[in-house]
Amino acid sequence: MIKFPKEFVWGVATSSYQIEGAVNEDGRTPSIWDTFSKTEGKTYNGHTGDVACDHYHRYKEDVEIMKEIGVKAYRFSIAWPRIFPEEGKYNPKGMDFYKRLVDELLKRDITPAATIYHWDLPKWAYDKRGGWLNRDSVKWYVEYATKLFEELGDAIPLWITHNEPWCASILSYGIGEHAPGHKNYREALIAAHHILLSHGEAVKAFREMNIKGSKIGITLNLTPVYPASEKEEDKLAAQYADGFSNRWFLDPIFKGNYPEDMMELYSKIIGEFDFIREGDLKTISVPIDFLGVNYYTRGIVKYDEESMLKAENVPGPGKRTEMGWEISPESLYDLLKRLDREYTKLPMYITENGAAFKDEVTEDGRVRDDERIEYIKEHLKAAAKFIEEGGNLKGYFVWSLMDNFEWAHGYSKRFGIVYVDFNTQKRILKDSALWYKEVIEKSAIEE
Ligand SMILES: N#[N+]C[C@@H]1[C@@H](O)[C@H](O)[C@@H](O)[C@@H]2O[C@H]12
Repeated sequence: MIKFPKEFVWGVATSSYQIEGAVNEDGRTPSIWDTFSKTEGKTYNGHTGDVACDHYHRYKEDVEIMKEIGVKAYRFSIAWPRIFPEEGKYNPKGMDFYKRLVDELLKRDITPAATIYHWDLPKWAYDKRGGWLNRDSVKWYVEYATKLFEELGDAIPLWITHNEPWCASILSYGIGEHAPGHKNYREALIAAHHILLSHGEAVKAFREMNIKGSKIGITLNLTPVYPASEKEEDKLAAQYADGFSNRWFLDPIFKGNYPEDMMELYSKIIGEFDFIREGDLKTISVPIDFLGVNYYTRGIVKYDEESMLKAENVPGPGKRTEMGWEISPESLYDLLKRLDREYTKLPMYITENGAAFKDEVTEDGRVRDDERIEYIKEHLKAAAKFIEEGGNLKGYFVWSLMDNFEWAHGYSKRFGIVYVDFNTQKRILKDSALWYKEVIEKSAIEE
């Protein structure tokens, strides 16, 4: 057996727009994902989060399922449009849902871990000059975060300011695959800067409130990048791809500056960095208590003179998930070691790791997701090796508790350890949930 530390946190993760539904209830107003998912061609078969897993109404059942699996912590996100449906107008009814949810979790000794922003920006914020493009978004976000700290504060031991700023900026304002669907790289870097700035300001507000027993951090999606060969040009391609995916966020948070090589590269594309003001980087790099790491796969690149990043993706040799992502548990180990070596000795949590596979309910009512069990087991082995070598890894959250709205892929990709029949809302514990239950009970995995 491979043992984990006794106090290791075994969790599951979800996010508000992906599971809650009830998009028009108790005062909630639309988010940018409500409008984006209803825009022709933006999501698989026009799927939306209007109903999703109906978690808003079924949260007690879902918490009961978590208890049955034995999870120790639940990472969820709070829907900003429930809390501030209009600019400056607090909605207590929206907050009450999260108070009920947290009460249910605490009653069952499940630690709440709350993500303040997981991409569902209120539409009113976007309508005011483009949401994260507007530096006022920092002010709006801090007002929202502060209200959460006031109302939920010490009931939530782990506060996460943002989920995957790379996706909320680069994928959303630069590549256009996520809401609001812009394709402008200068906008992407402006949005990234304001999101990072809002993170720093929220951490400062959190510190001023002196919330006993609670910690605050941020969750980054990080993708280790490897050169396709030992050729110097391929190594340069990997350097730029690493800057694009990882260092553009890690460096400001932990080193207080944007990476020079990427500033130089990007300046040729976006011109002046006139959106960065004196003191911004000092704010962004305020000390945090932990780093959340979302890990799914690695990248391999070769040099490409024509591309913005001088890099072209090269498919890896490993098996793939339904998302087409190479399965590479050893790259998780490399990533954790690099973070420890180059960035931080702070506690880290794997705040998301999991995979989409073709899941089917067999006649006996089971979902035999052996591939998902294998995926999670191999990544836990990588995590265990890091811990064994003294790495400061404190917990692991499976993405996801249950099948849910997978953004542009709609309901076509199933990541859950619990199967959801979206026609009936019936939940079925997959074999992976039953396996995870045993892992949690022993705090160990078989070799
Ligand atoms: N794709 N994919 C699955 C998963 C997504 O469902 C989460 O919302 C994100 O935080 C992160 O991208 C990872």
